[in-house]
Amino acid sequence: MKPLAIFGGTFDPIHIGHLSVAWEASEQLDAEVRLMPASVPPHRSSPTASAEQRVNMLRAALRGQSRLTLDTRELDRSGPSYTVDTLDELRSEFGERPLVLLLGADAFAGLRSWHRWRDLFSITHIGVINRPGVEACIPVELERAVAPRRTDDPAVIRGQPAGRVIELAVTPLEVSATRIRELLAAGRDPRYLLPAGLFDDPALLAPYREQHSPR
Ligand SMILES: Nc1ncnc2c1ncn2[C@@H]1O[C@H](COP(=O)(O)OP(=O)(O)OP(=O)(O)O)[C@@H](O)[C@H]1O
Ligand SMILES: O=C(O)c1ccc[n+]([C@@H]2O[C@H](COP(=O)([O-])O)[C@@H](O)[C@H]2O)c1
Repeated sequence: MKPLAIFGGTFDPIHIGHLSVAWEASEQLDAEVRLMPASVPPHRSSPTASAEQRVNMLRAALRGQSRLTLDTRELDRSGPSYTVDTLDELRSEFGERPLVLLLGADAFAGLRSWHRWRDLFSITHIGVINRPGVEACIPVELERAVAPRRTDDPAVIRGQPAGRVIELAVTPLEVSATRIRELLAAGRDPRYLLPAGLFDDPALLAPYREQHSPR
């Protein structure tokens, strides 16, 4: 069955790294990929842009293609956006359809700090995406939990609803939202690190440009 893959993030802002890995993961797994902005990310400080501003940027970035879609369900819940709650909800909605949680290698390495992290394996598969420039050292406890679940065969992912971990080798792009926020705040123009749609309306990137503008 065609898997449903979830790519969660703060997307503050969405950049070409996010889009490229989501696209390639979709191709490799033959999956529908939903980008899912977190409202209150559990383990980081508040985003620079509001939830509404981040959604507007995602909409502009995703315009003109249908492989990647937007799912705003976490913005409709109050409190922290725990991924396990979102996946529980999706599991009830999608029955036995394979679910794949896509995580950059840095996010995956920190999985043990997530709410009910061990429960994730019974609800979803995990697709780990390589990310250049991050030291992703997998803690022993995590590797122990993951080792018997590893597969390198997308057909295995398509053949069962949850429980496997697959490494997805994608074209490495060393781009981060942090770097883009820094460039915009410094008055620079990182136009080729961002999807073109973000330049259609000057209001979209204004939250970052206004951050450090002289008063
Ligand atoms: N260039 C990239 N290559 C691979 N994975 C990425 C890349 N950028 C982000 N990700 C992954 O996308 C998901 C969402 O990331 P997030 O929205 O926090 O972007 P970010 O660029 O890491 O932001 P920030 O710099 O603000 O932390 C995470 O799983 C992260 O590992
Ligand atoms: O559920 C958790 O405890 C949890 C802890 C940290 C991160 N997450 C999710 O991981 C995704 C990537 O987070 P981030 O901070 O890299 O943008 C995003 O969907 C977060 O909601 C989830």
